[in-house]
Amino acid sequence: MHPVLSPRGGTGLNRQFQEPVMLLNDKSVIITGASRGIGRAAALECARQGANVVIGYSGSASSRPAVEELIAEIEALGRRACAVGAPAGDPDTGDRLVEAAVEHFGGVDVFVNNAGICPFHAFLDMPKELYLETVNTNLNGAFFAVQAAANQMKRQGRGGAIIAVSSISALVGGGMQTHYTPTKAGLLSLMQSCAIALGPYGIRCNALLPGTIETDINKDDLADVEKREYMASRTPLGRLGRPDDLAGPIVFLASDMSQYVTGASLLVDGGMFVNLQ
Ligand SMILES: NC(=O)C1=CN([C@@H]2O[C@H](COP(=O)(O)OP(=O)(O)OC[C@H]3O[C@@H](n4cnc5c(N)ncnc54)[C@H](OP(=O)(O)O)[C@@H]3O)[C@@H](O)[C@H]2O)C=CC1
Ligand SMILES: C[C@H](O)[C@@H]1OC(=O)[C@H](O)[C@@H]1O
Repeated sequence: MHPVLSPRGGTGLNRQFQEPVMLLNDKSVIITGASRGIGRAAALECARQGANVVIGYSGSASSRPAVEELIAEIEALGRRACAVGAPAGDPDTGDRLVEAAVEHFGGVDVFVNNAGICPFHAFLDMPKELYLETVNTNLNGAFFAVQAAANQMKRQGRGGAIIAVSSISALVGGGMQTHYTPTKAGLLSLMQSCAIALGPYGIRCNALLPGTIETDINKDDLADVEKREYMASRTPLGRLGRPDDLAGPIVFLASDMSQYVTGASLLVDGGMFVNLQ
């Protein structure tokens, strides 16, 4: 278990009981795309911080072993987990995730919209199907899932936190990502507007903007050693990101540590974005 800063400052130890303070104790957290990569690291850190977790994934049979393993790891931490396999682009998937959280954990406190795809492709011959699949998976499904989570939080009447995993790509272009970058800018914009729409219910909405993080999503792209080294050399902290690098920032935005943060964007990129010259 990671010692953490106490919400009141200090060492992270509750002085009376000398136990680590957990930032998400008994919270019910939904994370989409949690079978692998950033979502998986976030699910584990949320569990370490005391949360029970609904694991969203595509529903593909090949993902099931990874999901079972994650459930076992969360249970070994003394927390509970369940999984919902359903396509992120389906407008009803958000309802299914929320239903699972209500049934198993009594409600929804945190919703992390993380599922996403980035099938690199040139612009001029972009197949219509690939464009539509990318926008549906990354953005359209997210809209309905955020709406479902927000309605549940409103019904509960105790506020909540919504985090969209956007990207540095919301701020910069990518010649092979013309279908992808608009979805990430869209998620950032969705969080800004939802922060206004949902603030009156105590529901905070923020965007997380990872830089280049080594996961399955870019395994092929970064297999090009020259590109990989170039990307690392553009990063002031001297290396590409790891899924774990995003887990802390996600917990921060999910927890009361960020109780006055809404409509914000948190860039977690090792400094890549500011490294122009
Ligand atoms: N890695 C990076 O450099 C960056 C990533 N991001 C964003 O972070 C998020 C997570 O990416 P990352 O961890 O790298 O990716 P991974 O490829 O490692 O994981 C993707 C996750 O999304 C799920 N997923 C994929 N397609 C669908 C679908 N159609 N329906 C439901 N779930 C689906 C996968 O489930 P399954 O296992 O079932 O396929 C998996 O859990 C994405 O939104 C990505 O755009 C943002 C900036 C940088
Ligand atoms: C998948 C890419 O490597 C990754 O995705 C993003 O959102 C980043 O901007 C990188 O391009």
